Amino acid sequence: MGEAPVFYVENLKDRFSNGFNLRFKGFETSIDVGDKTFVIGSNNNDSISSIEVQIYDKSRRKWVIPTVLGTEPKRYEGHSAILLNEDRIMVITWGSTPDDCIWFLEVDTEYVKQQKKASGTEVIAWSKGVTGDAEKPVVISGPSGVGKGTLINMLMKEFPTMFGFSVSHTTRAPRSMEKNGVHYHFTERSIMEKDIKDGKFLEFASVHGNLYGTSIEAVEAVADSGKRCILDIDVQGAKSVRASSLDAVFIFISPPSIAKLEERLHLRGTETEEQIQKRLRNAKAEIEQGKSSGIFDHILCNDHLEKCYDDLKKLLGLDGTTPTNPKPSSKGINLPSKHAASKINNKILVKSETPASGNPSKNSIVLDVSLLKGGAPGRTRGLNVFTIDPNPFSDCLNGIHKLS
Ligand SMILES: Nc1nc2c(ncn2[C@@H]2O[C@H](COP(=O)(O)OP(=O)(O)O)[C@@H](O)[C@H]2O)c(=O)[nH]1
Ligand SMILES: Nc1ncnc2c1ncn2[C@@H]1O[C@H](COP(=O)(O)OP(=O)(O)O)[C@@H](O)[C@H]1O
Repeated sequence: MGEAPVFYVENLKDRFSNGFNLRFKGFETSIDVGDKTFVIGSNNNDSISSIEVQIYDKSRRKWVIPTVLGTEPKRYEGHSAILLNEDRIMVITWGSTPDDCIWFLEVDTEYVKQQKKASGTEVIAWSKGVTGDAEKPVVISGPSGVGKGTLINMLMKEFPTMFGFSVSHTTRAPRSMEKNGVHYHFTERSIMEKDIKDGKFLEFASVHGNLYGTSIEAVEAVADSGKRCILDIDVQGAKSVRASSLDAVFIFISPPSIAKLEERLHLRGTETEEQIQKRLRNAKAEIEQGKSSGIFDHILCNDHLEKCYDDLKKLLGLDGTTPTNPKPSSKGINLPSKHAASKINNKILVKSETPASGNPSKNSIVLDVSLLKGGAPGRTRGLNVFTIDPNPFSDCLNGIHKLS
């Protein structure tokens, strides 16, 4: 059954001028969620400025400036806003490029609840909305020297168009053959710690005395390119990803024995004896956790490399597969620059305020939000886009065309 449109674009200057101290000087909208009013707007008079959010807490009769996580809209001329699921606001920015116009402001999702609890402050989180889906990332974990890198290299070599590697950040020094931006983003601890604080990392952990972390952008960039993302991270990192909104396949690679692991680390020759001993001490705890924590969907023993690689391919559904081209990455959405939007069930109707002659696709667009996936701190995927045929005599069912 349809619902009456609940969306309206409104300028709140009049509504809030009485007693409330709004910082915004430009365009604003407001949305009520529970006992809070989220006011989204710009804070200066330029035609293009940054987006800001203030919260009016009705129960405490107080304005709050929240901690903002995630990547927020860059260009900002104005927007439409619609509440979805009582936990996130869909924000459609005006005059943006087709790949940059749909955003989600999470105000009470699981991720935001966790962040509020951890920080003790009011938190909101932005996430960019994109069409299409991404294949489940593959998290590969296991003790140092077990062969994770070797197996991942084999997979990327055989299926270069299907897999992409999530390039982690680390504070450890590069090995002689390692390239910055390819094997890792080698960085300084203070810079990495600031980025972690700013919510730019999906997970991070201190491993063998160095800081390692997966930036949200590292994973999303691979998905945007239409490839399946592979993460090589330690067990603590895998645990954090398991608890995040990222739906992934978790694989633990275990060594046939600690003695074989030690032999491999010695043969690789990239660490000092002291570093090798530290890695071996950590390996025992990692193997125990890997096998018993319930984090991992699959455990593979890397005794014979070829056999382990075949098993890996099997569980990824790749045995007998010939490499295919990357699935087309997300398509942009061609929206009218100024519009009004309304929500009916899981569909958002975006209607141009000034009908564009000669370009009917710019007049009315339907955004289907019934299959949304992911969200902050990454992208919100799964948006479906349809155009409405302006010709009422069209023989197309309901006049709705799916954009393919
Ligand atoms: N949590 C986490 N662990 C990572 C990340 N990148 C690498 N690691 C892990 O850090 C550990 C050390 O990696 P590295 O210094 O490359 O040494 P190696 O495992 O001996 O090759 C390994 O267990 C990796 O899986 C990351 O982004 N996050
Ligand atoms: N099944 C295996 N048998 C023997 N050596 C292996 C096997 N798998 C990997 N290796 C070797 O062990 C060393 C460590 O492997 P690597 O992929 O660097 O481990 P990780 O990335 O888990 O630290 C490398 O020199 C690699 O060639």
